[in-house]
Amino acid sequence: MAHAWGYAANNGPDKWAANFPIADGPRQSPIDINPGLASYDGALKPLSLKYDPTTCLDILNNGHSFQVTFLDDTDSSVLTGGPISGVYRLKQFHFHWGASDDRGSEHTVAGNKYPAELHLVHWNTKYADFGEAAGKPDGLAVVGVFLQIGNDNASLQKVLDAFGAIKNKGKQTTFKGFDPSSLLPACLDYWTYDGSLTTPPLLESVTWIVCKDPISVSSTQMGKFRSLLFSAEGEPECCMVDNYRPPQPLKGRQVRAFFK
Ligand SMILES: NS(=O)(=O)c1ccc(C(=O)NCc2cccc(O)c2)cc1
Ligand SMILES: [Zn+2]
Repeated sequence: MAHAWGYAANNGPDKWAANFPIADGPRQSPIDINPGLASYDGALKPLSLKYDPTTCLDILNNGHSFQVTFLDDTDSSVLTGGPISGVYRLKQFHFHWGASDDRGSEHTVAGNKYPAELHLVHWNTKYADFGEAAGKPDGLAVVGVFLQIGNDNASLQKVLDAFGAIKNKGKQTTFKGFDPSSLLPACLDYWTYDGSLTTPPLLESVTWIVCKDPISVSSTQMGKFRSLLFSAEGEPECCMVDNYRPPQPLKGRQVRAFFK
């Protein structure tokens, strides 16, 4: 590929289809969620998220976002219930955010954008590993949580405090004992639909579970997100901001609601 994918004018979301034709596929993500059109499904189960902080390994700047990676060789940190059947293991979580508080989320709600969105990425243990699961229509389940400007988020601050060591693309540092449950809203009402990874390779293997309620983040904390860089050490500095794909066509998909 001439140049790796990113979020700039020359390699951003509008350019991805050239190297990843599935970008124009039938079940792409994110989408705009229209609560009025979502249908309540009484058969949907409550979400069950059981996370073990001792499975937390490290935090990495991968040049597109930062991610906290988990040990996934046992069923210690798992998603069950919700719209999925079986057991999905937590692999990592990461965020998407904007250059200013008026944008940054990938999913939108009735056209409204949040300043950031958390993604907790899980893979179906009926497959051998994440890589295999990522190629299957029921392989992945991602829980999305919106962030809205409000009080300082003490749990999020623990993640932000590690940013000094991962400012540049490719930097990684040990990150232990973090409980991702502390980043979930009190109410786990959700919408769900069949979608894809929101970054290349854009694989259509994700059952999306988007929480209705946001968690808080302060404007100062949002500033900390924006202190990371897309660029590696020694390259011209490029602030890591606006690392979100805009909503994609629904193409006839149904969005179901766990709540009335
Ligand atoms: N933004 S997202 O949650 O849809 C998302 C989650 C995970 C990934 C990801 O893991 N990408 C790398 C990858 C993809 C497929 C197979 C692999 O082995 C690695 C990308 C986007
Ligand atoms: Zn994501």
